[in-house]
Amino acid sequence: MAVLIVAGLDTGGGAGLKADIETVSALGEHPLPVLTSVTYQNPSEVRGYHTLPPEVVREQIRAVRGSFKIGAVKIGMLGSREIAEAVKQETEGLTRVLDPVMESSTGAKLVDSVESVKVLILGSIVTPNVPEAEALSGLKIRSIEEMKEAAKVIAEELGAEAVVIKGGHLSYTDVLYWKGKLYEFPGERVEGFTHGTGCVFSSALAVFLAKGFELPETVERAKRFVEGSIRFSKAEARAVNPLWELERDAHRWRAKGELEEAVKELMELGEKLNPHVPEVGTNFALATPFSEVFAVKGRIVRYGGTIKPVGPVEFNASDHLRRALLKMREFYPEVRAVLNLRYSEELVEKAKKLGLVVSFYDRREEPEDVKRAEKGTMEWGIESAVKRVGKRPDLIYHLGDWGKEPMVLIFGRSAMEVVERVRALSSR
Ligand SMILES: Nc1ncnc2c1ncn2[C@@H]1O[C@H](COP(=O)(O)OP(=O)(O)OP(=O)(O)O)[C@@H](O)[C@H]1O
Ligand SMILES: Cc1ncc(COP(=O)(O)O)c(N)n1
Repeated sequence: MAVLIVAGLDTGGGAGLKADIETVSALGEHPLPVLTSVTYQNPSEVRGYHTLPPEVVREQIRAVRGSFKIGAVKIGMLGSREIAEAVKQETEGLTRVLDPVMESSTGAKLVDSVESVKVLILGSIVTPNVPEAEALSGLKIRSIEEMKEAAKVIAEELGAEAVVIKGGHLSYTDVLYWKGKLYEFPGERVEGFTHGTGCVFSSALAVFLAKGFELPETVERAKRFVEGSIRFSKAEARAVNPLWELERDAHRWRAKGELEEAVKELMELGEKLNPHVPEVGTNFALATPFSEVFAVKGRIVRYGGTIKPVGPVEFNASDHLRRALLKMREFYPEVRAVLNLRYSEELVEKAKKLGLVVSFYDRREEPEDVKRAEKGTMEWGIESAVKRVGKRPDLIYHLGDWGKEPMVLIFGRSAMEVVERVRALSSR
């Protein structure tokens, strides 16, 4: 199924047509991109925009309307009244999702007037954010109740088929008014970049409608998709990541394979490694670029004169190493793997001789409140060891405390780098 996208180009690659294309593709449908305007923007500011002549927009839609099976159309930035009129005529008869883009999240105007957006409301599924819903309804919105009132007004007075008011500017709860009924979609704030959320939301809505879902289910699915695209956004882009699900799954698959290979390699060191395995066992953890962590279920234990993994490589199989790794990645995101061994003076000396950067933490220095919280010990320890050397440590040890076995953590930028370090450390 194809989804027609009528939108503007964001040169920063965060919102607009690029986010729409990625959303439609990521959700498995075919995007038909129609450009209305070129903006000059980055995630911090919109410097201006140029709208295309309405005939150019019209011809783009005409070129594809007859030759694809179009399940729905998503309409974003229109730019001008003339373009709005042309889009209205050329998309007649299609299921229309209208994101009534008026201003960017940075506060720059993206349309000549509210009236131009109103041209397309009749019969459309409209997805305003709170300020846009205020402009369309003439009401002030400070609560979910007021979102509901505004949604009703936009549907009844302007003739929208349905209205979804998005709560990104209020409480993260979205409201739908459809066929005389109101629905609430509760949400919680997700940490991450939010530039482009509105574009992704309306495109996802169009996709799920094209797939044949009923509106309430469509809104629920689109909302969850946006949440993922915020959670798995990347610092480099400073915007949502519509490819999150595909990337996350690919990274999981690769990380699992990488760690399985490395564990196999580690088993070759069996007899040499055996004396270095602590009472609690060794584990080996690897993080994906999204900081999801894989490890060996049940750990790697001493077995006769050699070693053996108890279970398979699994997601979230080691809380301890996961916390160590994630803390280290806050300082050095390039670090992806860690393995723990029994502490011995010889091991630490050997590491220094090999030129590894060695640091340590002393549990006796741990503040009382962190100690009492118990879960924070590892985080505190890694942070204090990192700060002690002032550069990226390859190995961190601690000498234990009452009831805690002394331990060595070996870090690396890949699982194989850790194996190589362990190989060097355990060779006689
Ligand atoms: N930080 C956040 N955490 C969770 N959900 C969010 C967050 N910000 C926005 N959302 C959700 O994202 C969707 C888009 O809402 P929002 O109100 O941000 O739209 P918008 O203002 O048009 O977006 P933008 O202008 O950034 O493109 C809604 O489902 C909203 O609830
Ligand atoms: C081309 C284009 N379309 C839409 C938006 C709105 O997105 P945001 O409100 O996140 O800036 C934008 N900034 N640019």
